[in-house]
Amino acid sequence: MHESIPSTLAPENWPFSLELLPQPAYMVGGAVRDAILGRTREYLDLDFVIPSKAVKVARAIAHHYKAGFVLLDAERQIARVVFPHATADFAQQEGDSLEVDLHRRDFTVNAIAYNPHTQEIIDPLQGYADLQQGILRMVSPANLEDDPLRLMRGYRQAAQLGFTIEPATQAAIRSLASHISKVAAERVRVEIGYLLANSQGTRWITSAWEDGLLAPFFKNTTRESLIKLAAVDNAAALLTQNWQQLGAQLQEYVRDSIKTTWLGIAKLACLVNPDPELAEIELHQLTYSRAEIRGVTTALKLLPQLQVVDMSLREQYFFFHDADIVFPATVVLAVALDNLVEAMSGDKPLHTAVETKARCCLIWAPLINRYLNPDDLVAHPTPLVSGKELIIALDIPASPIIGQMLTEIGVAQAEGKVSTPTEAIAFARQLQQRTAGK
Ligand SMILES: Nc1ccn([C@@H]2O[C@H](COP(=O)(O)OP(=O)(O)OP(=O)(O)O)[C@@H](O)[C@H]2O)c(=O)n1
Ligand SMILES: [Mg+2]
Repeated sequence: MHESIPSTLAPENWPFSLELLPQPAYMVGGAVRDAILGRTREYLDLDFVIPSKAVKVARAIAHHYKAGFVLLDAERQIARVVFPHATADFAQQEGDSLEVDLHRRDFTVNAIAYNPHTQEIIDPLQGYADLQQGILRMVSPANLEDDPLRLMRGYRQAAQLGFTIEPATQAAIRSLASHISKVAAERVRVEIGYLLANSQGTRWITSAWEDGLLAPFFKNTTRESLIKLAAVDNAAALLTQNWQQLGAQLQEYVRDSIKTTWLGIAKLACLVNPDPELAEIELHQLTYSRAEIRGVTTALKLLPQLQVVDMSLREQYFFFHDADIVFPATVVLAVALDNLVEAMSGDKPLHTAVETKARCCLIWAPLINRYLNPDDLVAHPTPLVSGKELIIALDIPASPIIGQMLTEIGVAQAEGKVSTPTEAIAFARQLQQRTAGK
């Protein structure tokens, strides 16, 4: 018996009226699980199982609320209704009874149903008890094999829920690991994305790698790569302590429609092949977007420059130009790897947090401060003249030389040598004469 039905399951909190659901109909999956756990989410994601005519029901609800309607699978009768702050999926029951349907799911905690008409919890696999103990237990090895993405979902949900994977389940995952290659790369990428974004993710990515689930996608990942991941987490915490704004940027998404944060980009850079060209191939195969791939390869390419102390202003100018919005990911990676080199370099004791902080301030603080200051002319140049103005002032034809001159003016401005349009044009004239004199 279950003591109480959580109020978050109540139809009052749904985006549509219970009256529009036929009898019987069941709520299943993550929404039931999370409600029992008392987990709330900003964005509601509800799943319903209906014995028949699921698509028709979904269509009627969408029509009634003028909500979006997406037919997800005509054959299996699955449709989605998209509300402004929630989505609801309606699926035809699989098999002859709800119990059969629940037995086809991945983990027991995801196989609990709730009947909103009777307020009854239907739990044939004792998922409720596993929820209370924080355990992810497979329904059966055959179910994991049926949709091998479930192998990866186990680690992702363990991270998100703060659960452990029951030993026999983990053993089954390990023995089925090679099946992960059959899954569409895009679905795998989504799971990896959740793991990279989660604060507990590193521990579970490590388990997933140990159990053979990552090797098909990241051939170069080693034990050391995973130590680097943990170092990135620590570096991010350290940087956030000192520069809140930089920390916030690490949590931002690369692009709105993309699920990877800048911190995730730094972590991906630890998992991929360190050669940017080979990293690009790996990420492309996992269906990462161009923006994400560029983020990782830029961080990898620029990293060596951040390991040099005392960059000249000119070097800094070009560094910021190349890094652009990838700066936060690159710097967090540099801090992480620096700690790692220190930590792994033999008999010296590990740095204390205070020492690491001091080193961080010494080496990267000047660059971070420039990056965070919108008026800094090294990190954020504001052109004194345009190409067109140069063409007119110097009376020369358009050519790549103009671009080169603009760059040199930018560097001179960063170095404090020029600060007005007139000075910039005079400077360009000198450049012109110098090249003409050669
Ligand atoms: N590969 C999958 C995907 C989903 N499910 C079942 O379908 C439900 C809903 O799927 P989904 O919304 O993808 O996952 P949730 O468990 O709800 O988790 P979240 O929404 O947090 O991703 C799951 O709970 C599970 O019962 C499954 O068995 N196998
Ligand atoms: Mg869900």
